[in-house]
Amino acid sequence: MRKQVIAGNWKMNKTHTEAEEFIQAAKNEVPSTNEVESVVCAPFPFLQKMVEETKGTALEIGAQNMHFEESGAFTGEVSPVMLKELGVSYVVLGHSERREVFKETDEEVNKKVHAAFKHELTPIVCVGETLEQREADQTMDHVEAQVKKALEGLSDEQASNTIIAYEPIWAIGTGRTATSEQANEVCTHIRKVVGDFVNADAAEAVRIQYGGSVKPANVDELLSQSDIDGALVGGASLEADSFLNLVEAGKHE
Ligand SMILES: O=C(CO)COP(=O)(O)O
Repeated sequence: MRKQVIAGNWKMNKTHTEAEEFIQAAKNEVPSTNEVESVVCAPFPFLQKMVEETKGTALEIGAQNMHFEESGAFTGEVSPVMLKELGVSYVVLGHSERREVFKETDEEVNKKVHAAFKHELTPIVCVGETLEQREADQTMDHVEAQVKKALEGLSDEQASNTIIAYEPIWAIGTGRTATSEQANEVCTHIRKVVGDFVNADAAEAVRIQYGGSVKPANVDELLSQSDIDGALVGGASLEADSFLNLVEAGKHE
């Protein structure tokens, strides 16, 4: 049985005070169980405080991006060494907003995945198609290419420990969720790609999240699908109550 991963992606939201309020409300409510892992991926300025305040609880903290280099002349960037030293455990890589707005390429995402493993951070690698690609029937090919490139050069064990988040771009922040069948169809394909590209054990072990307008009202249905092992959630992760509802749903899968 794969452990579900419910991860909030706050994106560029909240003030430090609001982050603090969320942590106070959520940190002791998150269950410590073998069934679900709970993660909040927050903006860089909040990470240190959030890691300190969640020590000894089951709530894990992640970043939303990082550079692949350890240090150097990269003004404005944050390195994996810095995140590791803070006690961050996860890092979202290749989110579609980073690919679209900041022009991140598959090659950069692959370098970042390698850097994450080198520094013992668990990568949550995002893949997903645009509406145009879906309508042109290119979803499977596009997602397959993104997954293979992201996993290129990893050991079998690293590939198994990568979390892949399938986020159809047309369902992000739009209120338009993929149906659970549509979401599962792509997640099943991703698992097959991992099987062919790595091996059968990795396909069985790798955790695949769905992301895109996940909320308490639709999470049960999504998580009940055979190849969906959790959710990467934007808007509905911003309020502690809503985030805790999602975690609760993960616990029951
Ligand atoms: O991009 C997402 C999570 O990374 C999804 O965002 P929403 O849940 O707000 O649609």
